[in-house]
Amino acid sequence: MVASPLIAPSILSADFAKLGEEIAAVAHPGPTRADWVHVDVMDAHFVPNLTLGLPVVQSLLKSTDVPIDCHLMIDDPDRWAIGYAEAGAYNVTVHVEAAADPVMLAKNLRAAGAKAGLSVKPGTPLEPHLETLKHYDTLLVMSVEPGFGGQSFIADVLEKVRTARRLADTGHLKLIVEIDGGINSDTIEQAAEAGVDCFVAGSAVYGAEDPGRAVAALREQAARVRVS
Ligand SMILES: O=C(CO)[C@@H](O)[C@H](O)COP(=O)(O)O
Ligand SMILES: [Fe+2]
Repeated sequence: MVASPLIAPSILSADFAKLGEEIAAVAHPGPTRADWVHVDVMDAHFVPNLTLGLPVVQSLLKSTDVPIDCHLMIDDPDRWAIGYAEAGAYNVTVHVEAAADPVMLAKNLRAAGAKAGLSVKPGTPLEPHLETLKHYDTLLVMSVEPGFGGQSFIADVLEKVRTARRLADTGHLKLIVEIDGGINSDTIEQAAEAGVDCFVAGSAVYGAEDPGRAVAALREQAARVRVS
């Protein structure tokens, strides 16, 4: 388990016309600084929405020193994910439902210098993928159906978080457990109790008047639960 909870604002809820400024708002040193910035790449095939791709991520990487966490909701990640790792993304997450050879993909991502992340949709069980997960650095448990921000948290997925946490704590897996979808001040405590390390929050951060303060408040709330 990471020492302090990680908060990763999702720019899906930011103003796309000023992404640089939106990221800068959570990049000042101190408690209001995001640990990672979460970038949702959607291709209108794997999910019914279209966002941005590698050229935008390359520009964002030049504009900030906050580690970029790329969540690829795309078909054929075996072909496309490596470009994000080569560009300098800190963590590149692919969906197990879309990857043809997730073990090879993890090896390629790591060889290109990124952490390798594997994501499961809410309805995808973890058990068939436990061996695959040994090759990954992060597990992204989706707590909404991928595609859109601002949806309600699906608490049933916390069972997968508990399983991953147990396996990580007993040394069977070495994973950062990340959760994505519907995380806000009403839901972050149950996710923290279940053992999440990294919390993605889109609308709860970029829908707030002060995104930096929202980051600090969420981190504090998660930390309180983890120590008590
Ligand atoms: O990957 C996704 C959605 O597919 C997420 O990263 C969302 O962007 C999270 O937004 P909120 O649920 O926190 O508003
Ligand atoms: Fe995401």
